[in-house]
Amino acid sequence: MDHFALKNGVLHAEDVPLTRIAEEVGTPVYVYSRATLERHARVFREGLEGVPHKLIAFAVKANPNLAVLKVLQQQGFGADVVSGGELIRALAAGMAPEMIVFSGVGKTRAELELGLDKGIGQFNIESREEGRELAELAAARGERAPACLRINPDVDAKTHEKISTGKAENKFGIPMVHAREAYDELAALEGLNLRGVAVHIGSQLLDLEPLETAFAKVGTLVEDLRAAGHTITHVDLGGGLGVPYRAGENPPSPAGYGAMVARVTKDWGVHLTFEPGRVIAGNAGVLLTQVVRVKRGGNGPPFVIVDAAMNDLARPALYGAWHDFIAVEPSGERMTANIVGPICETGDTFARDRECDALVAGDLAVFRTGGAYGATMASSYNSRGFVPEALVDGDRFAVVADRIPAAAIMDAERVPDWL
Ligand SMILES: Cc1ncc(COP(=O)(O)O)c(C=O)c1O
Ligand SMILES: N[C@@H](CCCC[NH3+])C(=O)O
Repeated sequence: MDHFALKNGVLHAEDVPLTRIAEEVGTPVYVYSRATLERHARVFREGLEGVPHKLIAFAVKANPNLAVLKVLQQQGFGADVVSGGELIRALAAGMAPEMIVFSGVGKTRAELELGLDKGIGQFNIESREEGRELAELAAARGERAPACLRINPDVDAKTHEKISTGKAENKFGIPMVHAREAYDELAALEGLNLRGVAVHIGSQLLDLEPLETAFAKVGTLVEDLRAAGHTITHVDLGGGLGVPYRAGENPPSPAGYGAMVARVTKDWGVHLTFEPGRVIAGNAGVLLTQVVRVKRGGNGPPFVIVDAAMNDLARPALYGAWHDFIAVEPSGERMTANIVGPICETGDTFARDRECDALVAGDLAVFRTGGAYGATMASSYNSRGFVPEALVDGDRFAVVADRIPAAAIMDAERVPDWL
């Protein structure tokens, strides 16, 4: 459930009509609901009530906006970060360093150093090479870096291939068959406090079964490692829970997920970390856009050309993803349309042959489920500048990221005097 609904014929975010945000901020603009973020945080937390010792670390990559992070920090969430930039953001939003987990397959030396400088709670090591480097850096400071070893369980998450991370051929983690050997080596290093394992098999999972299979493999590994004399106190189960992007999609509920986790992990006796991203932020945001014009006379249905484009919301172009598209002031009439942005490539298509609310030039509409992997994946392609973001709270809203116009981006460029 989210807090975007029609009231008196106008789509509102909580108590704010989206017409007001369009008027005051312009379009396109991402609009987030604080109440939805808080609700999702609460439902996720409550789903895990059967798990005694845990950290819920929001996957910052899903939505790194400082105001969004602040809302989640206030809900008791930590952060899962994958770059120095995300680490700095999580700290700036007030997240405690001990509640920050650093994931990612290609952390640079500088990023490992930054994590050590800030005293973060856990590094998820993705290779022996990374483990050795981190150990060396920490030992040079007379420290032991708290770490888990990310394993690759070779499980098909049954999601889009570009966001599947737990198959043997994916770049992530240490193959299960080498996990024991890698763990033995890294646990013996002076600069590491290797205390457990981590796993994350992919994103937008619509089925619990692959997660349960992966977790069961982790459970077996934990037993093996303990039998070999290792002390395992922490396991990181990653994120990945899907959200409904369209009618008929039925992702597992956080309660169902939590019950499965509690059952599978009940004898592990470890502290668990969770890294949810999309399930918290996805349906807490929409991309508000205005129809530039409706172009007719082609071979197929009319083109509804909107002022948002693939640079603002990349998911349809990148993954062929579906985002519901609805009018802010629906007339009740329907149409079938190709919904496109203004960018000069055919990939800039949000939907083909889509049955949607009838729209004419000047109308406002939203792409739903834009709160995760939306603004964060924006670019300035076609020199369109960066899309702004607004956060609604009851009957008020604030711009939480300014529009960065193309001219401001150009200000950061230099033409050398030898040209
Ligand atoms: C290591 C890691 N943790 C957490 C996440 C968050 O995933 P999601 O947004 O699907 O919950 C991702 C992205 O898939 C990830 O790579
Ligand atoms: N960017 C992807 C999700 C990537 C998850 C990364 N761990 C999407 O929009 O679906």
